[in-house]
Amino acid sequence: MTNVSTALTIAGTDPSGGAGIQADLKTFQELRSYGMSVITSVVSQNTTGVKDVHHVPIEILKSQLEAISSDIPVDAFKTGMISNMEMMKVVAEWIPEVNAPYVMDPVMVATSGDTLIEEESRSWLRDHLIPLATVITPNIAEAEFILEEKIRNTEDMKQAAEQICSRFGANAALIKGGHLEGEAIDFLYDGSSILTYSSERIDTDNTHGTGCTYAAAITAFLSQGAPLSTAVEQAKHFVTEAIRHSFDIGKGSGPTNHFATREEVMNK
Ligand SMILES: Nc1ncnc2c1ncn2[C@@H]1O[C@H](COP(=O)(O)OP(=O)(O)O)[C@@H](O)[C@H]1O
Ligand SMILES: Cc1ncc(COP(=O)(O)O)c(N)n1
Repeated sequence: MTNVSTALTIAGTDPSGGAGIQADLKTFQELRSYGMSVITSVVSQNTTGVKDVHHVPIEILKSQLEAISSDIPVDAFKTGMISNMEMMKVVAEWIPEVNAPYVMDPVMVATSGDTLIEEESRSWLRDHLIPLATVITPNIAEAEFILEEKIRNTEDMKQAAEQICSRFGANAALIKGGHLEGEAIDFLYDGSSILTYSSERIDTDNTHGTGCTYAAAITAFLSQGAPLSTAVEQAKHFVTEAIRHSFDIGKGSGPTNHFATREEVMNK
């Protein structure tokens, strides 16, 4: 393969393979982008929750980023768990070195309810990383934190998408409705209009890693040159199929299925 596109994830780990770096790399591979990863924190977690977290030393975070940008062009990248302000600053300083679409998943709390970002660092993320994002992909709780407002229904979600752009400087915002009732509906504000992405709600508890998988799929499609609206449309289909074919493994909220879905996505 000569014209391979490269996708990078900057995130924490999940040894049980459903979320974080592992979910991102599986998604990149499945969608045929060359996957690369920079680890922010080693997280001892599984389908039932987070047991322990070890942050990589700040110098190692810097040198991982440098190892990539000094060697391989990045066609698109995403960030997930960046646990504290010190790490956020290193990432923010590195971003101008790569001229590529940036998908920001403002990971704050795992599906299990465990906190993944220090509370006092969340506002730094909002004020300094959001303006750098090509698209930010908050779930309802994350959007509520960013805006300091309650989101109760689809009208609120649309307004939230617009406001995250107008008030915090994101280029585009995709608000995910996975945690509302009814259809699984997401809204993208792309800087000029609202686009709607909707699927039926699948009756399952296997939603560990859905947000990571979705953001990684958007990153993969952007790395291949898709416009944002197309990348989100294809990624939405990918994550829906990954949830539909999810695994009943583990004792908690099971992982999505990163394979067996590509054919369906690409044949659409
Ligand atoms: N039960 C479900 N059935 C279908 N789609 C879902 C379901 N739960 C979440 N989704 C979709 O999965 C994607 C991830 O959303 P969400 O679960 O809200 O993110 P996060 O993992 O960040 O909390 C969104 O497209 C959302 O609409
Ligand atoms: C390292 C890491 N990053 C992110 C998540 C959130 O996962 P989800 O996609 O379920 O919100 C997680 N559980 N672990």
